[in-house]
This record gives sequence, structure tokens and C-alpha cells, in this order.
Amino acid sequence: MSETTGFRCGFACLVGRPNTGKSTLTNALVGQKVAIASSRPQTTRHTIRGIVHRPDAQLVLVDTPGLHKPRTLLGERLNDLVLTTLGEVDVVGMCLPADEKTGPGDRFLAREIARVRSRSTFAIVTKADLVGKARMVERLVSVQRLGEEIGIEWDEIVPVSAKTGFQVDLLADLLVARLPEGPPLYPEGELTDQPEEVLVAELIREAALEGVREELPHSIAVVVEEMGLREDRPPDRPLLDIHANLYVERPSQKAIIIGTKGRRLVEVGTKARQQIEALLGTPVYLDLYVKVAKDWQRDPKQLRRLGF
Ligand SMILES: Nc1nc2c(ncn2[C@@H]2O[C@H](COP(=O)(O)OP(=O)(O)OP(=O)(O)O)[C@@H](O)[C@H]2O)c(=O)[nH]1
Repeated sequence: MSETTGFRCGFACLVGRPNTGKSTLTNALVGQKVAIASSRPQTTRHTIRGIVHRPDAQLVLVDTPGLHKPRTLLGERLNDLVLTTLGEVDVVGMCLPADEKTGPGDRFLAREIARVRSRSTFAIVTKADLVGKARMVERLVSVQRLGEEIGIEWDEIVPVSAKTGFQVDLLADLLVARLPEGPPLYPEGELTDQPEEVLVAELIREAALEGVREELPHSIAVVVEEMGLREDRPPDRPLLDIHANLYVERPSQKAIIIGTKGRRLVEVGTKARQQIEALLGTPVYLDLYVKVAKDWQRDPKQLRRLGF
């Protein structure tokens, strides 16, 4: 036995239909905002890892895009990404909201999980604060049944609320218990291994989608072209320059983003800048361009360039 005896380190992946609370739960477990939560489906495009540091363990959380039936090339890529991720982690946690019934989307996902299942599989009943005791009991029974129907033996079924913190620590304990023994993989203090550019791009995308999600559901991609501290600034007054391109698929969408007399784009820029400053703790100069990349969701070359 080595000096690391008793210390556990490994990976867990939260999966679930869009909007089931994966990002919020990741944040609650990690204790700081790392993934971008929103009230709209499918905002998490990249695999964002949050790292839970504990005296006895290091739990690396992988947050994935919602697994769904693919309709575009982008959809297929995302699903491949999720399945590859699932095969590599120690625990898969399927998130099922307490206030919703098991649906076809859940069955599709559970079947996928059953296919790649290698190690531990949890059913995490999220948003526990939204239901009373009786409904929770019903929900737990239905989750158990889903497992039986698909052929997954849940290693744990855990109700949690990321909002109130209910059983979040318990969930962390249960996840940690399933990790292999081993030394920590990441230095303490590290909360995510996503490059800052990716987080910044997500924040800009979020700001750009605000209020126009119905019109522009999945048609926006953001690429940070350049990011760096401006030279010749006094050390106590740093300024981070960010140049980013916001891609849409059609000129009409460009017009929506920019708004009358460019007003909307200014608002998007301001909102995104404030969020980035809050995340990185540095004043930011954000230079944002809107570009049309026709049908980027269906074009492999463009997808690659946009980071998918
Ligand atoms: N009441 C309540 N709401 C929650 C809880 N967890 C998440 N939510 C809400 O549910 C919505 C979706 O949460 P997200 O964490 O963005 O869900 P997600 O599964 O990561 O969504 P995608 O990124 O679209 O896959 C947000 O409006 C959250 O505020 C919870 O424990 N209780």
C-alpha cells in the first residue's frame, strides 16, 4: 500500500435530459459557479469539469450536454462525446427531476447508459424541493421501475436539491465511495480544467441568447479569438482584452442579435463583460463581432472551427 491509502480519486458524470439540473448540481457539489446554468435546455455544449476537493478524496465532475436524439451533425457529435465520456468515468449519475414523470427521453437515455455501463450507476432525483413527501415516494418508485424496465441496477437512488443543498453532501459521500483509491490528479484550488476561453465563450453565448431564445434556439456559436492582458498597464490596474466572434446562421439572425441601431449588441456586450469580470476577477475590455456562418450546424468543417 502506498502513502495515498484511503485517498480516493476519480470521475463522475452527470447525465440527464436538458434542464434536469445537471449544471446546478455540479455547481452545488463544487461550491462555485463553473458550469453555466440556465433555465433553457441544451446550453452546456462543452464538457466542463468541476473538481470537488476534500481531505479524503478528489472527485472530478464531468458535465455533459443533454443527451438527446440527434437531428443535426452537431447533435450527433454531442451524443458521441457524451457516450465516450460515460465509458470512461467511475460513476454515471442520471439526473431525473422530482417534479417530472419518466418520459421517452429518459428511457432513451437510460438505454444508452445501460449500453456503456461499466462501473457504478446512480439515479439522482433532482429538484427535491419542488415536491412533497408523497410525490417524492412515487417518483422514487418510478425511478426504480425505470431501472428494472431498462435493465439497470441503480447502485444508489438519491434525492437531492441543489437549490436548498438538501443531501448534496450525502451525494458527494456516496459518489466518493465509488471512486478508486489513488492520489489526487489535480492541484488543490483548481475548480475546472476548461480553458478560460471556453467559459468566456459560454458566458457571451448566454448573454446573446437572453430574450431571443425562441427565435434563435441553437443557432449561436461563440469563439474567443484572442484573450490577453493588455500591456503597459500598472500592475494594480490590469485590463483583459477579449476579442470574440459570435456566429449565427443567417443575416436575419444577425439583425436580431445586433438590434435596432446596434443597441442590443451593446447590451449583450455589457452583460457578458460583467459576467466575465465576475468569473475571472479582472476588468475586461470585450470586443464582440457578429458574423454569419451559413448552416454551421451541418457543416463539419465549420463545426471543427467552432470547436465542436
Ligand atoms: N427548484 C429547483 N430548481 C432547480 C434545481 N436545480 C436546478 N434547478 C433549475 O432547473 C433549471 C435547469 O437547471 P440546469 O442546471 O441548467 O439544468 P441542466 O440539466 O444543466 O440543463 P442543460 O444544460 O440544458 O442540459 C434551472 O432553471 C435551475 O435553476 C433544484 O434543486 N431545485
